[in-house]
Amino acid sequence: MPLSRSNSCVDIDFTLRRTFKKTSFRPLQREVIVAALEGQDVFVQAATSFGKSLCFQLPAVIDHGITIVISPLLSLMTDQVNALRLAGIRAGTINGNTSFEEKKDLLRDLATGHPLTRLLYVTPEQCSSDHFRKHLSTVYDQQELARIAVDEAHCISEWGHDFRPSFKQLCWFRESFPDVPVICLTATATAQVRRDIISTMGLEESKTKVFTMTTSRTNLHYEVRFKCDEEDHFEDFLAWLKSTHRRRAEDPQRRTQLDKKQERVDNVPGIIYAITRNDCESIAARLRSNKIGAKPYHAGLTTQEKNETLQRWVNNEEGYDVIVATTAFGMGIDKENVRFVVHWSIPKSFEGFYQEAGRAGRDGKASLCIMYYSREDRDRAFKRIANDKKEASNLTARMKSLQALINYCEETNSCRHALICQYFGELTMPQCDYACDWHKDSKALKRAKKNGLQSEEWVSTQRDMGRFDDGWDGYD
Ligand SMILES: Nc1ncnc2c1ncn2[C@@H]1O[C@H](COP(=O)(O)OP(=O)(O)OP(=O)(O)O)[C@@H](O)[C@H]1O
Repeated sequence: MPLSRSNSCVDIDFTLRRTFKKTSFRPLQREVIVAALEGQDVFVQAATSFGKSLCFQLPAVIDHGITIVISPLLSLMTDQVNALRLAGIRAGTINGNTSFEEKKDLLRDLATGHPLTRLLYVTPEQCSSDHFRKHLSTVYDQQELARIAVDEAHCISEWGHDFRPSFKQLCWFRESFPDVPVICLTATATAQVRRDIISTMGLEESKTKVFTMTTSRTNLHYEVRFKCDEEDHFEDFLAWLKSTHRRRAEDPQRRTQLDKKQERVDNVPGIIYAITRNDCESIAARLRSNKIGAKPYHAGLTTQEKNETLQRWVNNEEGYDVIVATTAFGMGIDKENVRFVVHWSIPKSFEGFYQEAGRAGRDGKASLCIMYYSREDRDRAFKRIANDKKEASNLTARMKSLQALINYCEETNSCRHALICQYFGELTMPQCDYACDWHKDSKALKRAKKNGLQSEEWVSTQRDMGRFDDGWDGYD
């Protein structure tokens, strides 16, 4: 039986202000929320930091019943649940880290058929459990299942960069609860991935309200810096960071501002993405020996160590300015003043690069995204994908995405923002106010590429000699 909806008189602006403490909607947030409240199936693709979570959280607060949010990211679930609870909203999560007691309470709440919980965050694996499904059916029978929200929906598609087989089973929701609306959200979907998500979820394309917004983040400054194995780019990065600290210290006006806010001159928060755990440890140690507060973050550390590092970094504590991380530190990080994201070498996919770079500048202020690129790293990246047993199923898609990222790095005739929008199939090109290396100085960019990269001949000889092993032991 369909859930009856009577939202016409609900003031969503009031809820935005009262519950979420925001003064206004960002462009298109209102339209998405209205479509969701009307009971339509919705697909949202919007840039990193757009504010996608609000698009299902606000309807969940207004609507009668419970919203089930499916997310692959444990840390994100915990963060969002904590934030919702602080706002006075009943929210919970059932995942591998949930205590037995809490899980029992949440399941008991579901079993009543009239749950008090408004938003329940779960993993896709949880949704496959018969026990959990039975509870959801009870809620559905009582007409209390308001909506299904699938966050990071690109994980559904084999054409997506982060495909998770467990997401494929989510079609169960439409099959079992045909009249419960679904909202899928992602920052990264090509047209093919979008179609795949909609059909895999069992939604009808013609009846799904699709919102695709630009992926462009105009406050991010994109730069590719060329390198080769024979040169250590640590010094290049350190010189840039130190010059940033110097500029903050030497500008009297800036200095006064910082002093007023009791902010340290060297608190320029950033993330460096590296491939291996060893790289994370050694880059962080080198930075520390150069008086930069840097900490490693990777799956080899204990949960307690990782949580502590994350918390102290979020709080801008001294000694925790720069996180040197593997991809274990990724989607879902919502610290607003990240001033730079550096890719120490090329990551495994275009979408991964966009997501990770998207952790920068979430407060809308100018922030720098540097990618260090070498042809030797390019070859290692291909090798890693070919050898990655865990994700063998979508090899073609992953190779294609990596190739697109390589093209992005090697391109010296186009704006970086335009290249990103093109990749995601956008037809209108974004504005770029000198916010990429090509716009800043295209001639210098060409020169840097010519001088910085090894020739293809040299690289292929080294490859034939088996010189490109990097001690990689699987993605974290
Ligand atoms: N209307 C709004 N006004 C002010 N801040 C907002 C608004 N909507 C969302 N935000 C804030 O923007 C930040 C980013 O939101 P959110 O985490 O939902 O982004 P996202 O679109 O999921 O990004 P990503 O894909 O990068 O994780 C959050 O801190 C959120 O509180």
